[in-house]
Amino acid sequence: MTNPNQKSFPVTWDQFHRDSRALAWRLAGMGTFDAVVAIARGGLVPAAIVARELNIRTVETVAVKSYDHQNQGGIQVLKAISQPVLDLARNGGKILIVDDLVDTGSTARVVREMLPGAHFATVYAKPKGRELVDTFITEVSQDTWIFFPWDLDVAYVAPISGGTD
Ligand SMILES: O=P(O)(O)OC[C@H]1O[C@H](OP(=O)(O)OP(=O)(O)O)[C@H](O)[C@@H]1O
Ligand SMILES: Nc1nc2[nH]cnc2c(=O)[nH]1
Ligand SMILES: [Mg+2]
Repeated sequence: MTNPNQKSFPVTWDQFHRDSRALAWRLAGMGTFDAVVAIARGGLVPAAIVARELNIRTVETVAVKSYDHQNQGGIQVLKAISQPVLDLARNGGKILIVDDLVDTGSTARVVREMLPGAHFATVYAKPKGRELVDTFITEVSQDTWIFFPWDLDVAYVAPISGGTD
């Protein structure tokens, strides 16, 4: 999941809520969206917050899974976008795709192909994937691992001085 050479960027629930709201504020100036498509699972939380702020009632999901590198480095679609939402997009509806972050951009690339005209938004972005995102809030370096609040627990941490108490 992570390695010791990576920097760590832990995000609390408070911070994630604030950053997701900041994303909603930025998107609010871009017109009305007819539907939001959350990229499960990480995109579910920011999509719910953005949908609430922007009063988007049609909320859809898409689920993709990265293959192991030895297995072609491709992406498997576990749950496709529903036909009514694809039809909405085809008929000129404005679709917002939301994910928690873009890293290498491989997830974003695949989902963008499903909805070519959609607006793609993430809360966080790393340089390799940044160009694939239309709107994001915070950029972190490529060698940073973002820890989301749903993956964290409150735990003891050793003092900076290195002692044990
Ligand atoms: O830009 P990429 O290199 O494709 O990485 C970004 C994707 O990786 C994470 O999802 P992950 O596949 O780990 O699944 P999860 O959302 O279920 O945690 C994250 O939520 C993004 O969807
Ligand atoms: N939690 C988490 N998942 C990721 N998937 C790809 N990059 C990241 C990251 O920095 N943090
Ligand atoms: Mg994800």
